[in-house]
Amino acid sequence: MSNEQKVREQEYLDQTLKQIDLAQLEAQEEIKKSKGSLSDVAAGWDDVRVKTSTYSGIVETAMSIRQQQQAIQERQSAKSRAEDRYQTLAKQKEKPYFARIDFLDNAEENREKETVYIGLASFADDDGRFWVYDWRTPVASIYYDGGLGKVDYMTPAGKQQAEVTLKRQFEIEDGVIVTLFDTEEAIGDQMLLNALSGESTTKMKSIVTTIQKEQNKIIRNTDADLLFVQGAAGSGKTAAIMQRVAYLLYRYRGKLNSGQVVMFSPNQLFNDYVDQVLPELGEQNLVQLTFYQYASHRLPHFEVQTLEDRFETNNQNEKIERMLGSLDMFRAVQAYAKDLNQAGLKVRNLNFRGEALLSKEKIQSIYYQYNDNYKLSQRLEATQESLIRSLRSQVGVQMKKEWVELAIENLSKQEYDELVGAGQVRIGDDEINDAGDLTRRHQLGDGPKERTFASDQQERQFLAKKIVTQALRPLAKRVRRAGFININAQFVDLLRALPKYLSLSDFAISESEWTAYVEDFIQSLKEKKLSLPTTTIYLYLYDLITGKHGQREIRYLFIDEIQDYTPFQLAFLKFSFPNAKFTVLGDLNQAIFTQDWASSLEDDFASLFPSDKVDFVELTQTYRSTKQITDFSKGLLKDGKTIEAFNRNGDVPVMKLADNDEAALKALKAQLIQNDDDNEQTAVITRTLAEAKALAKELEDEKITLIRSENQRLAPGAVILPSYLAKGLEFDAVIVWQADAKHYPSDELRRLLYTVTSRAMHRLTLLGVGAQSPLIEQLPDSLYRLETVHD
Ligand SMILES: Nc1ncnc2c1ncn2[C@@H]1O[C@H](COP(=O)(O)OP(=O)(O)OP(=O)(O)O)[C@@H](O)[C@H]1O
Repeated sequence: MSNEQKVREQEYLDQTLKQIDLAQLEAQEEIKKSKGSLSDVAAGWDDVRVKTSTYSGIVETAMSIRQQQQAIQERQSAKSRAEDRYQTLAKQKEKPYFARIDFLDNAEENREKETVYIGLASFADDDGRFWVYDWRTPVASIYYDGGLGKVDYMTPAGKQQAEVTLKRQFEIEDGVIVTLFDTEEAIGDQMLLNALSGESTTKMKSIVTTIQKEQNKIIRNTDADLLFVQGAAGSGKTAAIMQRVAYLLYRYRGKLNSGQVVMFSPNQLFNDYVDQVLPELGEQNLVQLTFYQYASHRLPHFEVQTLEDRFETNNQNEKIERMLGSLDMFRAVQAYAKDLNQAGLKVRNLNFRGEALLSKEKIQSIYYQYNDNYKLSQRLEATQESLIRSLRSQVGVQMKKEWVELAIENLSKQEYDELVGAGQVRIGDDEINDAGDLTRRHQLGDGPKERTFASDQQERQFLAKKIVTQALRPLAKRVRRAGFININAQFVDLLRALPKYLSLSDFAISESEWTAYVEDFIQSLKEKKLSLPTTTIYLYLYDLITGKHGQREIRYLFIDEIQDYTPFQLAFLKFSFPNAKFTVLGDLNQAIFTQDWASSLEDDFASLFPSDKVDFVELTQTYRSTKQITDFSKGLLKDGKTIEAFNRNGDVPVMKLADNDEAALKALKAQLIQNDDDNEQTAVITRTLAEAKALAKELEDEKITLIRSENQRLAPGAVILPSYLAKGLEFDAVIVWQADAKHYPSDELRRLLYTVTSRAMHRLTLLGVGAQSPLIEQLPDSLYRLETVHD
């Protein structure tokens, strides 16, 4: 590139920065102005006259309070808009843009050349000249999508064509262009190489400057109801969907906010890891949770199986787990619930003072008195209304009972006052802020009201009614919450009846195996324990009976690491978020919970959506690891051929095999020191938590943090963690602990080993004792270096 061109680019940058400075001054003025007018409006409180002696006075007061509140709100949002703008501009000043494209727009008659600079956000001056375009604008897609020459890009008005004549990339620091180069590729390899060679941090970064063509497809897809992304470990699935969230928030700004976007992630550590990406892109964070959190939050009285338990007790009952997690099971629950329309609802007595005020039979007969075309939810609603009416009619009956008489006689002075006095209504301590308060205050006056009774009889009646109503209140609450439904018994009934609704033999399960399972299950239900598959069934059954509508306000749902979900869970999520478009990401090769049957997941889930609304993208290029680490990891897989390593070189992985535990530990310590000297942040990954704990004990004297639970934070420096917590994360260097025949003996650990080795970005070391794991032994010698370690 000629010097003259460089000078011209610096000039453009200088001018852009000057314009940003001007805009920042304006924003500052705006903030000052709105602060001023905010205090003017605040002074307006003095003009609000509180009139409470007449009804119209109260209304008038309420109106002027409301107007005053609105005026304040308007000023406040003007202020925060200006403040937001100021912040955005400050950020833009650091790096106003990272790329430039020149193109001829084919739609234009005269085909004048256009030049567009692309940055994290758009920037236009007062005259409406765009100095920088947001990376999410349609035109910016050209930058990500192809090389020079003709490219198509989508605009809200449809497909457009352009002819790209220049693609230029910049690195800008402190207002100076540090590097700039022209490229013919989509995104130059050099830029990507720079991005990938950096050190890992405890927080994921945005990839906005180097989004790849395939990833761009994921980010900008707006057609699909289900976007299924299958991609190798480290292929940027997570990075791409974080960008996708930012894209959607921009594309649908004004209609979509981050509260309407939910992401199900593999564990809390991962949430912590990705929580900076959206703020870095200038967006608010989305709602992130794990399936465990979602399920256990709805069942506070149960001990829902944790991630650790799920991993460590995996496959104890594989056939049954598989059936419980299947779509057949989902349909069986639906069919069972449908039959409940005719008969079979399990309920409890509604007891009052030790007696069945409304017996099971009575409740059931009410429930089934409605005609056939009632849905379960309508049936329940009608039953609740009827039960509430019955409770009301009980007030008169109970008032005559002896217990009420006794209760009245035993009332203390304080209890009497509480029942008789209307109770003091507290008004906001120093400001009157809502019309309701004012009305109540007007009606009640200040302080407790004295109430007088015409006769003792009247007083007794009054007290009796109050006492009975209060005593019946918990029952009414139970009715409203549908607490009379015996959901536990219902669930057991469903399990017992299951052979009527699905074929056990399809899952190679015998009747007696099933009966034995149900008995075990009843025991754990008594202990208030639920496994993850049963939790989901439980919730679904409950929702079908109570007619819960799901969370309709959620518009986009993202599920990461989908291979660890069962088809049932996915169907349940679809049911629970009926208006959401789904983006799901997975790598079948990393299925560490569901093992082999993960392979049918894609078809199972897709079958729940109209086929023209399902899009599938596969990412085969990996970015995280060096070529040597990727080649090693993919070699571990039986069908890893399609995975393509990015051409970034490093050392081949080393397998260190020791004679005994002590020698292995010594080698581990030496490796930790070496990694530390080389500035490589290290994760020592064990298979199980018990192994991680045991190792941490051995390393007590070292500077290393044990990550034992997903609720911990990722610490900088070296860490030890079990495999299932390492999911989705990455580290400069990984040491796989006990990577030997004893711990990784056979085929079913293939995916686990792949998952842990693929966490490494720059250096991979495997340590073991005794014989080599057959999974590693079968690899060609060129893929790793074997070293023996002696004491
Ligand atoms: N286009 C890109 N530009 C720069 N870095 C990228 C790009 N795509 C991915 N990366 C980087 O590659 C690494 C792996 O990405 P990510 O964690 O999103 O992969 P993944 O497919 O979710 O992996 P896994 O399945 O192993 O969790 C991250 O450090 C990410 O920043």
